[in-house]
Amino acid sequence: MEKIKVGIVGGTGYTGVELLRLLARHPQVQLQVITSRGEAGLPVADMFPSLRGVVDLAFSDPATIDLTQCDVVFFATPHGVAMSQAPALVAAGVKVIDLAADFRLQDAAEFEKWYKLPHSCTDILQQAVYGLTELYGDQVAQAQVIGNPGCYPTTVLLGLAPLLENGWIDYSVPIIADAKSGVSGAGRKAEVSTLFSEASDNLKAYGVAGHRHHPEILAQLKKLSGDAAVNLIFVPHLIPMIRGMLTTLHVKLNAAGSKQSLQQVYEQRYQHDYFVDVMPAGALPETRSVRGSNVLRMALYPQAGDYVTIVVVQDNLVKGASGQAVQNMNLMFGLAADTGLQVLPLLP
Ligand SMILES: NC(=O)C1=CN([C@@H]2O[C@H](COP(=O)(O)OP(=O)(O)OC[C@H]3O[C@@H](n4cnc5c(N)ncnc54)[C@H](OP(=O)(O)O)[C@@H]3O)[C@@H](O)[C@H]2O)C=CC1
Ligand SMILES: CC(=O)N[C@@H](CCC(=O)OP(=O)(O)O)C(=O)O
Repeated sequence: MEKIKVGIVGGTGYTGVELLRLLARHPQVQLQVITSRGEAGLPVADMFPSLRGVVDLAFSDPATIDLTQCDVVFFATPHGVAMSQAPALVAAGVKVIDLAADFRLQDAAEFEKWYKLPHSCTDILQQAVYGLTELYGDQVAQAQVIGNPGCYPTTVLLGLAPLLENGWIDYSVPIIADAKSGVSGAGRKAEVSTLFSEASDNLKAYGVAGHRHHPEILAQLKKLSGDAAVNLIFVPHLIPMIRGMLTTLHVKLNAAGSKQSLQQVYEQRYQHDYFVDVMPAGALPETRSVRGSNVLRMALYPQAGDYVTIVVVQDNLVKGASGQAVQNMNLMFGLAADTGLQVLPLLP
């Protein structure tokens, strides 16, 4: 097979350099273009010494580079960039994987409400596939445009999918998702809240009154539950570490759900999903057990009153972003999901 020619728009950000780390060693990939508006001409390895001797390209200016020379283009950019370039790429037969939210919410009005941007290519939005491969792998394999899921939604949706698919949740009680992210989740751009002196030795909730991942999660919960009247309380927190995300889910089971051996059901549901690990009963997932890898790990705890608690961990930059994007690319090009993604977690 000829190597896949890959372009990355937004190569200087955290998800961009994470894509480079994964793709530079991918056996079927040839890195073709890596863009930066401010660093055009600079060798990539001069900015990221971790890539010295591995990536020999220089950054290109995204305003002048021709991306149609690529087979697939990843957008590791802020919301709104991919949708401005997707029509030309799609017309040229190039596949597009957007790590931002341009192709995640099928409802363009909902997108505009949360992202304060009108959607500029609703026709492409309708064809785009939500790139959660464990749930939509067959559609991903046929897709030309992927909306790569948000990091928080990935933990919530994979944590709940077996219950949703079987109709075992009592939807009269809200699902509670209490989620914590490391500061790299906010990107490399300068922001006061992610300064060392603000974020270290501190723990805080944010977005409690409304976070843009709420509608993304809710839309998928409705789809997976067959349009049930789902209620969701989602509270994200900023935690003083660089990488990692831990989400604790509390769910009330209905009569059918409360009779199940959920441990067994979860293990069977994910037995063929290389990157989802259901830990044995009583285990405690830790973020450091997934750091740097594309694995999402979870454990279940039955609680009194027909509740179940599910604790999920992932690396926000890998399964929560760039690793998941590469997993999508693999399926889109007929490769095994784990191609180039075998990197093990870094511990301690
Ligand atoms: N960080 C995370 O854990 C996750 C991030 N995401 C999403 O992935 C996307 C990238 O995130 P992240 O890497 O953290 O962000 P960063 O802020 O670290 O990087 C953004 C990148 O986009 C480039 N860029 C900015 N504006 C433009 C533009 N108008 N045209 C072309 N390039 C542009 C910047 O490069 P330059 O200025 O050099 O051109 C930079 O390389 C975001 O949409 C984010 O929401 C999704 C899941 C998790
Ligand atoms: C810690 C932190 O700030 N996390 C980001 C979410 C991560 C992300 O980038 O998500 P999107 O791709 O949907 O923007 C936030 O809450 O805005």
